Amino acid sequence: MSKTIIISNRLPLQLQIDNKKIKATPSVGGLATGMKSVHRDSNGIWIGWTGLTEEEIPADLRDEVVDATIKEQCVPVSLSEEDIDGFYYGFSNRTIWPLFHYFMEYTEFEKESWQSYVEVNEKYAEVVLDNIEEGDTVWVHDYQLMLLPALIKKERPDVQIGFFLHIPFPSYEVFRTLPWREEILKGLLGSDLIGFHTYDYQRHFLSSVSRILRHEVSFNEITLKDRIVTVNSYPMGIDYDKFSEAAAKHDAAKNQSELQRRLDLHIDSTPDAKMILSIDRLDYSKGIANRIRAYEYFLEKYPEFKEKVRLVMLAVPSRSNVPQYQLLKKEVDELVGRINGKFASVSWTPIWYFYRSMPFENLIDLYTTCEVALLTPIRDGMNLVAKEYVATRTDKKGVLILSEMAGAAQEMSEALIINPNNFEEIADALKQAIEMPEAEQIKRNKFLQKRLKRYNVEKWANDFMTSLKDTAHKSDIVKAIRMRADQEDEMFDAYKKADKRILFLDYDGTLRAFVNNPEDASPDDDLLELVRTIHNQENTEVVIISGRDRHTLGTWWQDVPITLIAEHGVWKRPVGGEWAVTENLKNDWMDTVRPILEKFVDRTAGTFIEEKNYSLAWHYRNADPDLGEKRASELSNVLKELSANNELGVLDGNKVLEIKDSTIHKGKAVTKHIFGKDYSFKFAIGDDWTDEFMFQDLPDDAFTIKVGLQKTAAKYYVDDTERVRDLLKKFAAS
Ligand SMILES: O=P(O)(O)OC[C@H]1O[C@H](O[C@H]2O[C@H](CO)[C@@H](O)[C@H](O)[C@H]2O)[C@H](O)[C@@H](O)[C@@H]1O
Ligand SMILES: O=c1ccn([C@@H]2O[C@H](COP(=O)(O)OP(=O)(O)O)[C@@H](O)[C@H]2O)c(=O)[nH]1
Ligand SMILES: [Mg+2]
Repeated sequence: MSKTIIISNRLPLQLQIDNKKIKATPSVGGLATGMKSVHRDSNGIWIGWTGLTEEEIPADLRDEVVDATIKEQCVPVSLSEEDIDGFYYGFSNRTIWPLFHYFMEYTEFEKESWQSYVEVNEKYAEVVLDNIEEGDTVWVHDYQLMLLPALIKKERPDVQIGFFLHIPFPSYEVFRTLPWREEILKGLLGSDLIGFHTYDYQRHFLSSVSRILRHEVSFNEITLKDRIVTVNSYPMGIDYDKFSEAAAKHDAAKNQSELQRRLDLHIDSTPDAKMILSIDRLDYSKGIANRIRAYEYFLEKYPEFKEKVRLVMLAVPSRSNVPQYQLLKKEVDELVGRINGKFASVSWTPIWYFYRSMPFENLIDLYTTCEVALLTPIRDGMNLVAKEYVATRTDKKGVLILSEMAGAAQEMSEALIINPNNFEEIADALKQAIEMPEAEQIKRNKFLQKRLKRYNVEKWANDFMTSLKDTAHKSDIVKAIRMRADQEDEMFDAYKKADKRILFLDYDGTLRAFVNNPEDASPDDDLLELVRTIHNQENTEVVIISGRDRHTLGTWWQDVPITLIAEHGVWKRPVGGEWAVTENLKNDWMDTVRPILEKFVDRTAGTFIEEKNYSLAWHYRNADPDLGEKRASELSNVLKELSANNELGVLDGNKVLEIKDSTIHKGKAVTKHIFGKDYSFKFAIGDDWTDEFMFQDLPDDAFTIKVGLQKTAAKYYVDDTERVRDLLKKFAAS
């Protein structure tokens, strides 16, 4: 039976050695807590790190480690202390984490830790490949494993791979600072589906892909040469019932509450004070220090709340080998001390601070006891604590104050949404929360709970997995039209048998790959020789049919006596003959259009005009991709209005807009060329929109091939110019 393989840096259980025995505890953090229920309900395995390094596990306990993980349907990846230093504390948490959370001043770019990141991703790949069976689906999680999808895809192109990023994907301006930005993007693009918590992270990622790798991005699909990668947003949910049921049980036994006991013991004798909850891993992205300062500001701005409120703050130890986390710990300790010192009275401590992780029961206790939750991350991928808090409010009372910088804020608009840097706003939100009438609390939570209950973690995972399966369907369509070996054999058979053959070859993007400056795309010796060989075969005609001007084509092919068609059919150079115009055309319209194009060149850096006898082309390959597309559609509109009265047409090529007589196109050129001649083998190959005319206008028995995966009227497609060379070689050898 096929299975789902979940892969994340950390397994849902963490192993420790206690008294020479292996002890397992649940992992903390949104990814592990959220995915746990998905894993529990599947027949899949979870691959990841146990929390113990190779050096920490004595030889006699190795089997026990494997047993403890297998028991939980997990497979351990063995990592050394050096791996953890370079990969986890290094590249993952000193480079990617700060950079992706916009903490650029904390971001380190160290070659050694990058190398370690590469090596550890390879170690993960090895374990995954050892465990994959036919038909399995792979789901890779998070920023520690961004190279893994491509490593798996390379070995197992048959397997569907999903990737989900649990943290924000930063804007292109931030992401581009990473020295290994291309490698990271290419690693991720090994996936068939890439998921983010929010649409903003998704569009940032797509923008980086189109700017850095220059791939075609259309809405939420990235077209690679042989595959389509789908990108979408799936806001992660929680195991709603688990939290609400635990809360219901807990309410029934309220006097068991640790907080309650504390109050009963008169450690603090202001039992009526409203409790404001704060829970996070001790992480600078969570805005804990700012939160304490904002609380201080609140007590100053509204002193009437002294002794009436209390901040209950749980900070869970995290990544404490990273210096920034150690500094933060010190800062928080000092802040708590200072503020308690400043405001405390004999009967009241303004902040109760816990620095440790708590078992589930105690978390529920905190969630249910506190009237307000104050969560103020500076940046947060999602923030599941916000969702868990709302889920535990069984009587629907309680107020959530949430930072707009958390992914969760996008779905939780009924919460009090604040800017974590605006103390004024936080202080006012705290006042509003404490004084909020119960009816309003209930109204807000009703909406929030309804949404959280419906889009729970199970629904989230199912949604992702369904989309992932759908991508297999997309690849099937791709596979169907991609030229297969047997179809290729059939074509060469027909070629060999035919007594009169013609090949129409487009130039740019077909015989030669695109370069930034079109003048640099001259044919290499190999190409000249191949075309000459095919041309010299008996009863064979090769026609290069291009949008280029005749001078360039003529110079490049002056020593190869084939037929050349330039400017989409305006000019023709027959075998052994001279260039001649094929139609009577006017070009007086150019004086009107040229100044318009010049204006667009001035406003759009990186673009330029190519002038031909009967057409003008505006090239935008080197412009910013978004701006280029926008300006192209703007220009296209302006030109279409103008062309209506002039019999002009605007051709939308590959990063070029060409304005010319609308009656001229490659379809007409090939039709005229074959008219009255009885070719028994007809072949046409081209890469862009202007080549579609030839695919459409050639008779049905022609072999028509598109270069690159795009919508086409051609019968087949091949991946790229290298594959075109292979085909030419086979023609030459036939
Ligand atoms: O494994 P650690 O280094 O100890 O860190 C714990 C986890 O923290 C991060 O959680 C994120 O995922 C949550 C769920 O999608 C999301 O709500 C939160 O905003 C994120 O920060 C991290 O992404 C995980 O890989 C870590 O395991
Ligand atoms: O002592 C604790 C405190 C928190 N959590 C859990 O840790 C997760 C934190 O996830 P969140 O998305 O809020 O932030 P992350 O730590 O992943 O950045 C939540 O599911 C909490 O229930 C926990 O297991 N033990
Ligand atoms: Mg072309």
